[in-house]
Amino acid sequence: MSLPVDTIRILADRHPKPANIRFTYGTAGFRTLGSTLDSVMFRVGILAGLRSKKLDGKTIGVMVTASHNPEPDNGVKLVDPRGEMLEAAWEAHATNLANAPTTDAFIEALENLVKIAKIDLSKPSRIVYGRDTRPSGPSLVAALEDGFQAIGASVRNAGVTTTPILHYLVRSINTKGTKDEYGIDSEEGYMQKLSTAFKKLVAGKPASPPLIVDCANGVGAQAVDEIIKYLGDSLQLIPHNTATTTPGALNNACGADFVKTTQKLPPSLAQFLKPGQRACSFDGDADRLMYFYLDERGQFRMLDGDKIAALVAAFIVDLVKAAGLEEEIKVGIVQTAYANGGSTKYLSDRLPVKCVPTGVKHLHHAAEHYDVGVYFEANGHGTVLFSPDTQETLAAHQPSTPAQSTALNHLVNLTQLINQTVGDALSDMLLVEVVLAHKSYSGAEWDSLYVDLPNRLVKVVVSDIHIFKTEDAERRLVSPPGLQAKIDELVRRYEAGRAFVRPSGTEAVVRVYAEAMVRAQADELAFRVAGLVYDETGGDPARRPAEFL
Ligand SMILES: CC(=O)N[C@H]1[C@@H](OP(=O)(O)O)O[C@H](CO)[C@@H](O)[C@@H]1O
Ligand SMILES: [Mg+2]
Repeated sequence: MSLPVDTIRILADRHPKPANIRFTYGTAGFRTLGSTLDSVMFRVGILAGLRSKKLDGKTIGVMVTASHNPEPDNGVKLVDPRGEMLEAAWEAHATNLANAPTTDAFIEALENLVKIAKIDLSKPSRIVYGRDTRPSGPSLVAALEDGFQAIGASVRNAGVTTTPILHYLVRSINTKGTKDEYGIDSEEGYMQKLSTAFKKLVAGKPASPPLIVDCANGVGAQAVDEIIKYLGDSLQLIPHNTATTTPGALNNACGADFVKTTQKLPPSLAQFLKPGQRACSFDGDADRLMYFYLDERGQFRMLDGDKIAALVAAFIVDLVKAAGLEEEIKVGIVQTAYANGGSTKYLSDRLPVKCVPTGVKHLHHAAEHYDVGVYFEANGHGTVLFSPDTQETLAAHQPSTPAQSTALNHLVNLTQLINQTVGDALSDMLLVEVVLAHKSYSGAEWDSLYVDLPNRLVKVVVSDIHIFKTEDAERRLVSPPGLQAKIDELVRRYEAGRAFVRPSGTEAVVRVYAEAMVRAQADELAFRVAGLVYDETGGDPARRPAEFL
């Protein structure tokens, strides 16, 4: 069987590639200005069909979103059959197809892909797709659908939904009717699964005070509205920033990325948040979660992905012990270089901790090597993975006391509460609430597990980010030559100083991260390193940012 070239040609001509734009399938899929993505969407539609054929007709997911980016941006990501990110080798195929300059070149690239990836075109192709609330979504989805039609895929439209729900659907569809059935393959199935597990986990605990949820004016608002109906009085949620149809509102001065990068309270919450009350923020596609509260002096305190990892890991370790499974089940943590040094110290005193390069796929794969792998990026994206062996151990274990039995049940319920396909703000929020309810922790008590080192993230615009090459999980530069030694020399002068430089995988910038014992020193170190990077790579002195030292 060969490609339906005539159909592809007719449809491809309706979605010409804009000249002078190079697209890259990076850490976050394709992501750029929504108005430039029509051809990319069409081509990704065909690619998804081919990916499904390659995997014997298993269902592939396609999510149209640009997450926490500004509203005019959009993007698209593929989801592999177990609900995980697209296999790395196919990222290059995606980039290739997206950049073919003409319809002819595109068809040639497709034929080439079929050949090198040995795709059997007679296999069926199945796809489930969804989008976030961005205004450019409907027309981009229409282009995607043209791609599905061109390759003759069987499709299911999941409509406007969160990224983690789409991942849940992919895994549920592909495991339907097997012993590993992940869940009922619908949004109701997802809500039911999470809320049932949550209610069992908090049964008998005193009700927590209401939780403010900043929905970033994105699709998370819809999911929060929905879960409220299922939670009953087990948890009271107060949604804010739910204006999903107000132009320009998405991620604007709200949401998890705003909170993390500005280390500030979203201004829209200022009149609602009382000192001591906890609140959380989702990002634009609801796969990141940040918690925060105001201390008794009204100071903003942030509880980021590192704090979530510490809270959750300690809880799971306690349960494993209490269930009498300490020998069988080992818990481990995965972080990136952006994890706060305070958290790394706290965690590595207690558990195995692995550091991997930025990007969820790296964290996810490393977490799979533990019996229970807890991974969170500092920005709030993360989850917990229970290995297949661990899930069997939990199912087979015979508790010898009522206390062991209770702990075992909690662990089993956690495997249901946690979305193990990908970071999920809604599921992670319920997880945090379970731990807080069990420990009777306020935000302040949770916060006091360890103290964050002051830190600063700075972007440096350089003429060519490709000259920056790293090693040791991005913590050291190997290129440009000599630069790392100069960074080391600076870092040595600061108490508890740490700094690293890496090229961004999602923006045309180099990122500098620095931390130190006190705020002013962390800022100074960051701006010194930024200045060094700028000068050493030929930055124009006339345009040197004033804050660089
Ligand atoms: C410092 C930072 O927050 N980096 C983010 C950002 O990657 P960069 O490669 O740093 O641009 O976007 C990634 C995808 O969303 C996310 O995984 C990562 O944590
Ligand atoms: Mg996101």
